[in-house]
Amino acid sequence: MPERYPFLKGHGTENDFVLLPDPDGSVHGELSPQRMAERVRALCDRRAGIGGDGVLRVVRRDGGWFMDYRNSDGSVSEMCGNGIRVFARYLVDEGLADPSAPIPVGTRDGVKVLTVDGDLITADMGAPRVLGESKVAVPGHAWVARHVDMGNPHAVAFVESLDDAGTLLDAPDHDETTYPHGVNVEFVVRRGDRHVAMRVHERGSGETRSCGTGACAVMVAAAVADGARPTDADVAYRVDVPGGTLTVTWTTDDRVLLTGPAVIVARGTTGL
Ligand SMILES: N[C@@H](CCC[C@H](N)C(=O)O)C(=O)O
Repeated sequence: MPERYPFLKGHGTENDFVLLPDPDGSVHGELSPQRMAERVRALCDRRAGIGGDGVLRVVRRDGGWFMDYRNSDGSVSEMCGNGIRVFARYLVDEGLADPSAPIPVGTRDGVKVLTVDGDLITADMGAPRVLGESKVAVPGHAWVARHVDMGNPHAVAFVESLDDAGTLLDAPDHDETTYPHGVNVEFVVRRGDRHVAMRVHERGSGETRSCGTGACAVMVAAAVADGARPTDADVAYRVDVPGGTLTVTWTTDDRVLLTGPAVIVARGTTGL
């Protein structure tokens, strides 16, 4: 009988994750990086596994919580905006965090603070870095894209129609000098005043139904393009994704707040 260990499944606007409680590192912590990547791929497999865009290993570190995030191909990323909101939902549901107080969670991009308001969870993603422009392309279309760093790398392209991005079965072409470690590519259309819609091809996961850091990058790129950087007051945009709606607020003290629903939908044990 293979060793079995606990898992949960959750999502934020249909960006879905397998959660692996491993507070003291005794369940997965001893695995080699290669073996852990294999395990992540097996768990995220939508036919033979549980299915997910990524894995959130829930670890205790330095007296607090740490989100050990991996994409569905087993690669690590610095940050996951929807994932950390689902992570906070898990902590609250399990009685491991007080929903009436700010919840700090460590990530490879430093500590992020989450707040809970009923069904909605907000992640303080910190300061965005608005960088230069480069080209992204899919078969038949190419665009200039804005480089926004949200702890992880994003290329944001404003397009005429979200259909122009095509099937997104393969990663869009991008400038490998600008993005030596790969990139998350967002395709954006305007829907109204401070209202946009996007699709995303995520590094390490393919097209997903939502991307929290991607929504933040899109909002920041749109606000810059609109001449709406926050000066006297915070600026909020609605960002529609295929899996729902997120609200992104850029504050006058240069923090980006990502707000949306996050739910746990299943739990069990697995030997994958
Ligand atoms: N879905 C995530 C982003 C996950 C990481 C990304 N694929 C990367 O490799 O940087 C989000 O909600 O932010």
